[in-house]
Amino acid sequence: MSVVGSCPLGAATTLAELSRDPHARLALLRVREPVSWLPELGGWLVTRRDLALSVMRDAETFTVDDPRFSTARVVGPSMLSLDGDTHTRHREPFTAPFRPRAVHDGFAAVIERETDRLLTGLEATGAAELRRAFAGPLAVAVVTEALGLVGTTSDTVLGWYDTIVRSVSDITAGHEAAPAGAAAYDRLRAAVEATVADRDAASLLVSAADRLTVPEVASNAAVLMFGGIETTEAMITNALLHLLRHPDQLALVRADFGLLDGAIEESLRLEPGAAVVDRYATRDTALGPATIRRGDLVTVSLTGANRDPDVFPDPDVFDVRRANARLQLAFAHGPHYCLAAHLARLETRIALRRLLERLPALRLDPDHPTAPSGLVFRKPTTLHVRWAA
Ligand code: HEM
Repeated sequence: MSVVGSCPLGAATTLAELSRDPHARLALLRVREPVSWLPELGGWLVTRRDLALSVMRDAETFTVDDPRFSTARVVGPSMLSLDGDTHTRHREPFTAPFRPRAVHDGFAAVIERETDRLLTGLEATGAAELRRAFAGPLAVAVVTEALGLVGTTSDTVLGWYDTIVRSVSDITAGHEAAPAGAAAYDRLRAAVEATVADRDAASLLVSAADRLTVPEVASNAAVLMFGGIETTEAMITNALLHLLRHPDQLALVRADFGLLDGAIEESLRLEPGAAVVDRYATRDTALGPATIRRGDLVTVSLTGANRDPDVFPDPDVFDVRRANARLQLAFAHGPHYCLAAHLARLETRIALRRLLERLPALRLDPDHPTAPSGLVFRKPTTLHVRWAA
């Protein structure tokens, strides 16, 4: 039987549906075809949590290191696109500032200051679109701080980021990338060179340059930018949306801010900001019921794995007291586990707590209904809210 014949549900699954509202379809796939060939994707989609873990743990069989990987085509090889010893060599020099203690000491004050600055600008207005006016600018400011590039501001970093993202998206869609992407990347590389040359700069890029070449540092700096902006904006926006849609759960959190971490994990579980991660099979292999061929694209649905009822009873329910919510896989698993998961958690915790404390009677704006969407990066396009000014 052909692959398509053995995966009728996968054959009937469209990327438009997965992008709009994927949960019912992912649940059906998980039961009937947990590793399913999706012709529209041109690859396998893995929706069961145990199988998702098997793929992400086994980088020898399921690698990121493949010429089809679009980010690497714009910014060159980095930790995100390498495996094995080379991956370790690229990742190791960047790990120290992202350990839990170092994150707290190095970033808490900056996040608090930036959160307060943004909220002070909003407070009197009584209404705002929080994705663009709060979550996005905060994410950019924190990544800018993390990179510590000499002579750059948040606005500069955002400009590069937007342009490079457009290039990566063009390549993903099969088009030629516009030259602006390469030009923006050249400017980022020049800023990395200037930072590394300034031995007094308090930047993790300086110490990374002891172990990596300058072009390698630049590629990884770009990946930190990618990792830190889109996904963190999504993490903050999705968590706010979940809380505002569930006033009973929000009341629990307001009564005991110790439950805020549970709310954040639950939101990551239900709508991971990065919904999928891609791998490429290095050999023929069996995965659950499927026979994977060497070279096949294997896409892990973190969203699917995160609602696996074998691990999360009543998986569609947003429950800030769920005991095992931290088993969610929004930050992936295995060698590519998100480098900055602690930072993203701290950032979201401070942002949400300050927002809930400073904007009284915060609620969704009924004139602007919204919901998360997106195939790879999932979040609401806008998050309009009101409060008592
Ligand atoms: C300050 C914020 C963040 C930074 C600087 C950051 C940075 C990174 C970096 C450098 C990697 C590559 C690690 C490697 O390949 O060895 C990575 C991986 C990853 N990050 Fe983050 N990240 C951030 C926030 C987030 C958030 C909020 C999410 C999801 C909600 C997320 C999800 C992921 C995932 C799923 C991967 C794995 C990609 C893969 O396996 O292919 N990250 N991150």
